[in-house]
This record gives sequence, structure tokens and C-alpha cells, in this order.
Amino acid sequence: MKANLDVLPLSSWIDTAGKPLIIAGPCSAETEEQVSETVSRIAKEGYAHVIRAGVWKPRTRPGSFEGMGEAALPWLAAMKKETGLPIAVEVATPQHIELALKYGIDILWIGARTTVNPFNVQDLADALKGVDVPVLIKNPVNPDLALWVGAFERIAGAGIKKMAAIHRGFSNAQETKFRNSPMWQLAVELKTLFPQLPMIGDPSHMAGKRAYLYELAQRALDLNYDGLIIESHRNPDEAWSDASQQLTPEALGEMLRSLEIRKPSYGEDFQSELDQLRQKIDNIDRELLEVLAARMAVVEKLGEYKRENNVAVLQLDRWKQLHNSRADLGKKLNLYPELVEEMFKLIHMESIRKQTEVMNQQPA
Ligand SMILES: O=C(O)C(=O)C[C@]1(C(=O)O)C=C[C@@H](O)C=C1
Repeated sequence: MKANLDVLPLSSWIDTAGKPLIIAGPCSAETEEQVSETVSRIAKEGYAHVIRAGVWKPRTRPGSFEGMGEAALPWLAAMKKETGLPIAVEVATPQHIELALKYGIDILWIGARTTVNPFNVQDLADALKGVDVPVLIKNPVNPDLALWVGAFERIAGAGIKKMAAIHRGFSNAQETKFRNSPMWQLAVELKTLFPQLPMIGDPSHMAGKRAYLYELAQRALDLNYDGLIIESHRNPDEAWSDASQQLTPEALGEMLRSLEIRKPSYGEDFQSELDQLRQKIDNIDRELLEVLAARMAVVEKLGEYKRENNVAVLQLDRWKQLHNSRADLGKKLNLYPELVEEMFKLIHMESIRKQTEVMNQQPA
């Protein structure tokens, strides 16, 4: 995929004194007291650069708490005045944008359920024309990089240059450890495509449970993310939404303080050591590809043999046997099972593609 994005660095619109950007606040603004107490306690802890709060909540099914709407905006504006911290809210319609700006909200974010729909994103882009406000875009609910990229392109098309990505993970059909699968590689791909685009990790929505927040936040920092957005509530168990994934402002402070921020300490030998290790990787990758090419040459021969003998391309018994034996071998070699599984699925699919091509060729 090729794409271009005109993005300003994070430091040009928010001062974090060189530290990762921390956006903290309740999942939802529920009452004036809840907003006031939560935000005051977060501000007192001193870690947050921005306060977040959900005002309009897209819920899976009707009947759940859908946010206080416009009524909550003055509560947030008051806390901005009191603490001096900028406020971020989620917007999903042009009317949300109009109201958020009317009440002096500083940063807008587009949620995963909006990013997924290009019509919605375009409506938001149209409403943002001529407005100078930072816009954070969460990944779409499904793992489709192009949709995420498209959302940035649409918002950039409105002239917005203060943008950042929020990586909140991807919805699952089945119950998994995390509420939303991180699929880190997709965020890394986005980062590779737009190296200048700030990346913010959203451990709260990946985790779904307090217990996993630390490991996910640390992982994001290890991947050199520019910041974190984390939910915090004065009394998490009583929260009207996402009760199981929020932390008290103080517990969040403790967690943030325990995170390791990877700062390279460049010793004299660092670069040459790094270069040597990278040279080894380059050589191994070449060998990997040569071995793969050799395998494909055998697959092609097998294809010709099958054509001559009128044998079907897909051989399920052999595939099952191969799949299991490679999984066992991978385990013995201490390889991550999913890597081995996915790699052989891809290789097998490519064998089938190649042999189907061979089958349909006239013999020489
Ligand atoms: O064993 C075969 O029949 C092959 O063609 C090789 C191969 C493979 O790539 O390993 C490819 C297709 C079959 O479904 C099973 C295995």
C-alpha cells in the first residue's frame, strides 16, 4: 500500500516534556460530581497531559447507558478551567463535533465503530473543514489496515494536520484472553507506512480487564508508542460503563510509575553491536527465502506429477499430517505456536495456488 499523510509532530501541539503522552479519564462522564472528583484526583496525581471522557457512547445493544450527551460538556469544560488540562471526547456525528467545539473541547477522537464506516468518517471530515483541532483516530473494529488509513486520508483531506492513531485492538468473534485482540503487527504496519504519525496505545479497550492493563501498556511502550490512553474512574466497580477495565486515579498512577520507558542509552559499542546483529538477521532472512524458493520448486514438480497422473491439488490427509508434525517440531524449537501455524497455512495456500497454475498449464 502506498499513501501520503501530512502530519505535524505531537510535540507541536502538546507538551509532554519528552515523556509519553498520557490521556486519562473516565470511560463515561456520568454525573457532575463523578467527573469533578475523578478529574481532580487524576490532576492531583500529576501524570496526565489530557483528560478523556465519553459523552456519546456507541453501545452494541440498545438499553445500555449511552452517555449523557451535551449535558456533560459543561462539566468537562469546568474541569478544564479548574485543572488547566485539555479535554478529549469521542465524536461520531457532525453534530457531536459542533457541540464539542462549542464547549471548548480541545481534542476529538473517532471511535472504532465510526472508523469502520467511510460514510461516517467523510461526514466528520466535512464537518472539520476549516477547523484547527487535533483528531485521534482509533483503529476500525475489524483488522483492516486500509480502512484505518482511509480514515486518516479523509480527515487529512479536511486540512487537519494534528492527528494521531489510537490502537485499541480488534473485535473477536470468540471469547479470548483480551477483550480486543491487539494484533500489534497492524499498528506496526501503520507506523511503517506513516512513520511521522503518533501512535497511542489503548490498553483499556484491548484488555477489558484491569489485570491485563500493565502488560499491554508496557508492550505498547516497548514498541515505542508515543503515548497511552487509559480509563480511570473514582470508583471503578460502580462505573456505568466498562467497570471491569477502569482503575482509580491513584492505582493508575501506581501502574504508570511502574512502567519502563525504553530510552536508548547509546554506549560507544551500541551501533556496531546493533549492526552486527542486523547483519546476522539479513543473512538468515536470505537463507529463509532461499529455502522457501527450494520448497516451491519441489511443490511445482509435485504439481506437474499430479497433472500427469490426474491427482487433485489439495491433499487433505497430507496437509493434516504436515500441519501437526510442523506444530510439534516448532514446539521443540521453542517457536511461538501461532507463528508456525500461520506460516504453514500461508505456505500451503501458496503451494495450492502454484499447483493450480501448473495444473492449468499445457504440458511442455
Ligand atoms: O503433498 C502434496 O501433495 C503437495 O502437493 C505438497 C503440499 C505442501 O505444500 O506441502 C501442497 C498441497 C497439498 O494439499 C499438500 C501438501
